[in-house]
Amino acid sequence: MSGALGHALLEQVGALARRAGDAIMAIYRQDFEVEFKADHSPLTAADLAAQKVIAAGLASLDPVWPIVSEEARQLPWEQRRQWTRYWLVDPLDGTREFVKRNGEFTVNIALIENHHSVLGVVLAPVTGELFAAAQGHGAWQQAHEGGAWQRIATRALARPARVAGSRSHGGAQEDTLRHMLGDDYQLQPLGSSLKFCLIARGAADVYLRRGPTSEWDTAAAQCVLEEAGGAVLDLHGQPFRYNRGESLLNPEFIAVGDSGIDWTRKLRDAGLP
Ligand SMILES: Nc1ncnc2c1ncn2[C@@H]1O[C@H](COP(=O)(O)O)[C@@H](OP(=O)(O)O)[C@H]1O
Ligand SMILES: [Mg+2]
Repeated sequence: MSGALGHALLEQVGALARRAGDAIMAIYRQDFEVEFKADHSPLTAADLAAQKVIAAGLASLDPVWPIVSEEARQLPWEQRRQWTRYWLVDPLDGTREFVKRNGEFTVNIALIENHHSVLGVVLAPVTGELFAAAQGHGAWQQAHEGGAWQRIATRALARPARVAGSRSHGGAQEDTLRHMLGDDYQLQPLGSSLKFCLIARGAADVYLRRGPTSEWDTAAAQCVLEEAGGAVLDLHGQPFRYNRGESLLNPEFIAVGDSGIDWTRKLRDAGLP
């Protein structure tokens, strides 16, 4: 992504994520009702309020690109297959954590270009932490609105390894992780795309996700993690791609900080996929 375009877009999209975060926090501080979608996942007024802010904000940017969002009607593959650029959005990732009020939820906005995540912004509204990256511009963290931007980077695989895992979904994958990382790995449960951000800032090494996630759950954080030096790989060791077909479900994956390791071989030796 060219220098000026990447920088200007990151600023605009970062500010937009913060506005969506404000809309979420206005609801977080009050009593709110929880509905359940057809797939039994929770939905609150906060998901919809953030969706509204983000959809209006992205539509006001120039140029206007199409949007795929968890909280909008999905356009059919016949239309999506023509796209070279589009926004991929999860206005509130970690709705279960929002409902539990543990702060582990995020606003996620990614720009996809030819199936790659080339710009990503992840905001944790409760702490005010914002993670942002654009291809070729590195990965950055801002502790609070108006704060200084700090460049972040992954670390070399540590021993004992630290593993970020879902708080609400998927098994612990203990045998696989022990096989890949040694018996002494430490597990840190965490909701939402914050797991990727933990690895991106060098505070964890691995996040192994078995079971379903959708493209909007991973896209923004993938750009952050890649620009910080890490990778998001399917269980065959192939980097993640977006807008691949009718289904918007991701394959199972591993997110890693140390991309100098032969993860394909480690996955195979651990009996995956
Ligand atoms: N059966 C399922 N199908 C699709 N996605 C699922 C799923 N179960 C969980 N997820 C995804 O996992 C995300 C939460 O992951 P985690 O538990 O690691 O925080 C959810 O994000 P949302 O909260 O945005 O719906 C949801 O998208
Ligand atoms: Mg989500």
